[in-house]
Amino acid sequence: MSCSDVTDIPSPAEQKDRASTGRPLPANESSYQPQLSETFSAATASDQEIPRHSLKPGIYVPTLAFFNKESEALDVDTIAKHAVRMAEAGVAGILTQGTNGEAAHLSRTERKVVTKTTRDALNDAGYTDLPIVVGCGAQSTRESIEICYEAQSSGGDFAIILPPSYYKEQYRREELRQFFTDIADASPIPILLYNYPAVAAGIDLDSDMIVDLAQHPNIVGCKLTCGNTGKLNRIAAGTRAATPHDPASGFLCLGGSADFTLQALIGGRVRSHLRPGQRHAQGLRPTVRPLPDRGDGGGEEAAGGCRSGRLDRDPERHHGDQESAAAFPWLRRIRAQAAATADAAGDGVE
Ligand SMILES: N[C@@H](CC=O)C(=O)O
Repeated sequence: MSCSDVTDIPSPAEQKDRASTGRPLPANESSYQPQLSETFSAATASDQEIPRHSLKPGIYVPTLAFFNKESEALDVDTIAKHAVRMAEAGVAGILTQGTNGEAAHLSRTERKVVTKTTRDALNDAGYTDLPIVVGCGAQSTRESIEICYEAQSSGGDFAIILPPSYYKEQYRREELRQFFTDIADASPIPILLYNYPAVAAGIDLDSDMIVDLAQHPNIVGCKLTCGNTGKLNRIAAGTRAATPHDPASGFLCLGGSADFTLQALIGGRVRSHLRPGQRHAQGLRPTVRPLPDRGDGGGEEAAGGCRSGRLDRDPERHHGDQESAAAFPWLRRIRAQAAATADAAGDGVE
C-alpha cells in the first residue's frame, strides 16, 4: 500500500493566509459548535473569523503500530483490524503515531501508510466520521509542517505535536512558543500540543504556555502525559475546556495515560486518552481485547503490544466511580465491555 507524496506545500505567505481565512473542514466536522473562552483575549476572539475545529470529548486511543515479526515491515492487515476493533469499542477517535504508535521508529512513508491504512479501514467499516489524530512532531518546524500536510493527505483530521528536543539546551520558552505557533499558522489540519517530558528530553510545557498557545484558533487541544493532574486542571480551567455536556471553548484537555483517567475525569473537565499498553511497559489494558488469532499465530504475535498489559477484572478500579459512570454513558459502555472482555479472555488477562 502506498500514499501519494506531498508535492504541493504552500509558501509561508499562503499558509498564513489559509490559517487566518479558513480552510476545508476536517472530515469529522459536525454541528458541534464550541464557544470561545472568556479567558481568551478580546483581540484574539474578535479577530477570529472561523470557529475552532474541535474534537469531541471522549476516549481517544493512541493506537499501536504492528509489524511483521520476521521482516519488520508494517503489518497493515493487523493495523486495519485493530483500528476497526477500537472503533467498535466506541472510542471517540484514534491517534496514529503517538508514542505507542512508534512514530520515532517509522519512516515518513511508513507514517503515511499507517494513517492511510487506518482511515481506509475505518471508512470501509462505516466509521467515516471517526476522527484520526496523527503524531506530526519533528525536530524542525519545516518538517513538522510537511508531516502535517502528509497526515492530512493520508486521511488524518488533526495533528498532535511534541516539542522538539534535540537541541534542548538551546531552547527557551520563546523558541518553543514560536515552534508551536508557526506550525499552527501553517498546518492544514488543527493541532494538539503533546506534553510528554519522558520522550522529549525532559521538556515540560507549563500550564501558562499551554493556556497561552490555546488562544491560537488552530490549536484545539492538548494531551498531557506528564501525569501532572494539577497542571491538567489548571489548563482545563484556563481554557474553559470542553466536556461532553458543554462544548465551552472547544479546547480539549486530555489526560495522556490511563493511569490518571479518574483524576482527569474528576478535576479536569476532560476525558482521557487511554494507553492500551506497550511491549516495553507494564501499562494497563483497560478496554483492549486481544485480536483474534489469524490461524498462523500472527494475530497473537501482532497483538503482543496489547497483551503485555494488565487488566483488573474490576473495571471500577481503572475507570472511576459509579457516579462518573452514571454521568457518562460512554464510560458505562466501556466498563461493560471491559468486564465482558475480561470474562471472555479467561487466562489471557491477568
Ligand atoms: N498512550 C500514549 C502514551 C503517551 O502519551 C501514546 O501512545 O501516545
